[in-house]
Amino acid sequence: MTRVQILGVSKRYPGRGKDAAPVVAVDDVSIDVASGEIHAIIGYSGAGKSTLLRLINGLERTTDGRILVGEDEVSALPEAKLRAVRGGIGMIFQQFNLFFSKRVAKNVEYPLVVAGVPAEERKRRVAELLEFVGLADKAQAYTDQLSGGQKQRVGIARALATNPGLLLADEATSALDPQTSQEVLALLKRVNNELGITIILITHEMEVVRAIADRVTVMEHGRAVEQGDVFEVFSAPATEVTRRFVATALPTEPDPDHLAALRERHRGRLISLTFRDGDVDQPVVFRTIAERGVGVSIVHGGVTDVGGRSFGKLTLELIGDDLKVEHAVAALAQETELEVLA
Ligand SMILES: Nc1ncnc2c1ncn2[C@@H]1O[C@H](COP(=O)(O)OP(=O)(O)OP(=O)(O)O)[C@@H](O)[C@H]1O
Repeated sequence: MTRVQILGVSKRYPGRGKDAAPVVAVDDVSIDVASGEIHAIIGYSGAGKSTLLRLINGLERTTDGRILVGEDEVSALPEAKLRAVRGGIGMIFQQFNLFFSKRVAKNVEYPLVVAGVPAEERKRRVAELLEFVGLADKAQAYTDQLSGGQKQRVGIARALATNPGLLLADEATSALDPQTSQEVLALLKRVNNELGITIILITHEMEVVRAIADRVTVMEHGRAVEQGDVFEVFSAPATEVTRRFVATALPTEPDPDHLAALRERHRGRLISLTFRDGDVDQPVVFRTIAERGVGVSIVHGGVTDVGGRSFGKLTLELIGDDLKVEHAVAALAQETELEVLA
C-alpha cells in the first residue's frame, strides 16, 4: 500500500523550432492518491496523462512541483536511488511489453531475476503469481500464442512479481475487446482488494473509470480540471470535457437531434428525471404519476452503476389530460431532480 502525492506538478518541454514556445504537457497538477485507492486519470489524447505517469515513476523530472511515492520524493532523488523506488512500482501497458518469444513463466520471472531472487524462491513465486491471475496452466506456453486478455494477465503477474505497493496502468485495457477488458478490470480490482495495492490508471475510456475506480482526476490541456469521488464527479459533471466522457458510458438526456426524433413519435409531455444512488425511490415516482391519473412510458435513458453506486437518467413521456400532467409534474418535482424537455 503506497500513498502518492502529486504536489503542484508541471512539466514543460522545449518547443520545436528556435523561437517556439515551450509545450506545457502537465500544468500545475495536484493529486493525493490515498494508499489502497484505485485512482483513474482520464483525458483525451494529448491531455498529459502519459507524461504524468512518467513523472510518477521518475522516468522524467518535474519542471515544477514535487511527487512523493510513499516516503520517497521521486522528483528529487538521484537516478541510483530511483531504481530502488521503481522496484516498488509495478507497471502494465496497453501493448503489454512482454518478451513474446519467451515462455509465460520466463516473462513473469524476469523482474525476480533482475532483483537477484534465488531460483527456488523464483519458481515458487512464479507459480503463485500465475495461479493468482488464472494462468497456472499456461506457464510453459509461448507468450505470442496467448490471447490479448491472457497477455495482459501475464503483464499483471509480472508487475506484481516484486510485491509492489503501487501499480501504474497505462491504458491497460485499450487494446482489448469490451468483454476481455471487463475481465482484466475485474482482475485489477482483485489486485487492489486482496493485495491492498494502490493503483493509478490512465485511460481515455469512461467505462474503465466507471467499472473500477474509487476516485478520478479529469485532465485537459495538462490541467486537472475535475477531481474527486467517481460517483460525485460523474453524476454531476462540472466541465464540458467531463460531460463528454459521461455521455459515452452513462445514461443521459437525449441530445437535440434525438429529442426531435422522440418528439415525432411521442406526443405527450417529455420529462427527464435524475436518480442518484437511491436518493429517489423509483416505485414512489411511478406511483406518484399513476395517482394523478397519468399514463407513462420510458422513452430514453436507464440506470447504471458508477463507482459502486446507482445513477440514472430517465426520459419519460407523460400521457393524459393537460391539467393532470401538470399536477403530476409538480408532484414529481417535489421528489426528484426533474427537467421538462422543451
Ligand atoms: N518528450 C516530449 N517532448 C515534447 N512534447 C511532448 C513530449 N511528451 C509529450 N509531449 C507533449 O505533451 C502533451 C501531453 O502529452 P501526453 O502524451 O502526456 O498526453 P496523453 O494524455 O498521454 O495523450 P496520449 O494518450 O495520446 O499519449 C502533448 O501535447 C504532447 O505532444
